[in-house]
Amino acid sequence: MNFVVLTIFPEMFIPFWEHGIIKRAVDRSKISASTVNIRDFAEGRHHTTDDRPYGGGCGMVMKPEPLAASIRAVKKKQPCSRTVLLTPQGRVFNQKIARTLALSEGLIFVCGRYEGVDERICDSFIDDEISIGDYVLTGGEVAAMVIIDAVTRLIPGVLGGADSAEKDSFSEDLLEHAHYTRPRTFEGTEVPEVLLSGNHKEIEKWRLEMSLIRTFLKRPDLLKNRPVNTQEMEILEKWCLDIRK
Ligand SMILES: NC(=O)c1ccc(NCc2ccccc2N2CCOCC2)nc1
Repeated sequence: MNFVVLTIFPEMFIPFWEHGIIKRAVDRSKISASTVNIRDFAEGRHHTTDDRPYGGGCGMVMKPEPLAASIRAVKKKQPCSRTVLLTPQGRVFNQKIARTLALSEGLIFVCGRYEGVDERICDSFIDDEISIGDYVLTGGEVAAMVIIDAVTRLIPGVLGGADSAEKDSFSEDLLEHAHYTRPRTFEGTEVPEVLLSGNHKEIEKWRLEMSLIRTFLKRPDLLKNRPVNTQEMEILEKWCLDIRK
């Protein structure tokens, strides 16, 4: 998977590539990650990347030529990569979209600044418009980092145990069960007995139960469009009885 980020602030990504799972994925060539400075493709003495909006109004708009030239330059080297524009107007990112993006040959992220990018770029150079949520950021860079982070961990071989990504709560559309580690008693509070039992069947059952109930209580919307199997239904009924009693 090749990640290329088009931005006027490439230095924002230097620390981003240098830590944790992303650094390990780069070091082990599971991903390649680089930035391209849009400013390098801007003409003129000042390499201007923005200009005043037609129709007037406050703020500036990203000029189409530097964006077009930088996207073309990357597409020439990676013709199979998808171009993604991070924008508040995009489809809202989630684990399902992360899984789809992880199947791509490569991803080219276009990070807008100022008031946004010239519409002619969106029409002719962008494959996917993605938003990381319904809020406004000063630029697309942080949104690109969120997507790169979520996609990288789904690439085979990136996470430790093969099943760690598959076992993700969101891979079953459930919230994660509670996690515990040593000490066994922390400030007077014990770890649930079942987790100390070594009975893996019981522990798996407890974890599914916790994920289900936690999802039911915190994010019932996730259960709305998710088929619940008989075992899960029994768990929900059992708990609902307890809750109602
Ligand atoms: N939710 C998100 O994924 C998200 C992504 C980007 C982003 N900003 C960069 C941007 C990119 C494209 C168009 C407009 C803008 N904006 C520039 C600043 O002004 C508002 C519009 N904000 C939020």
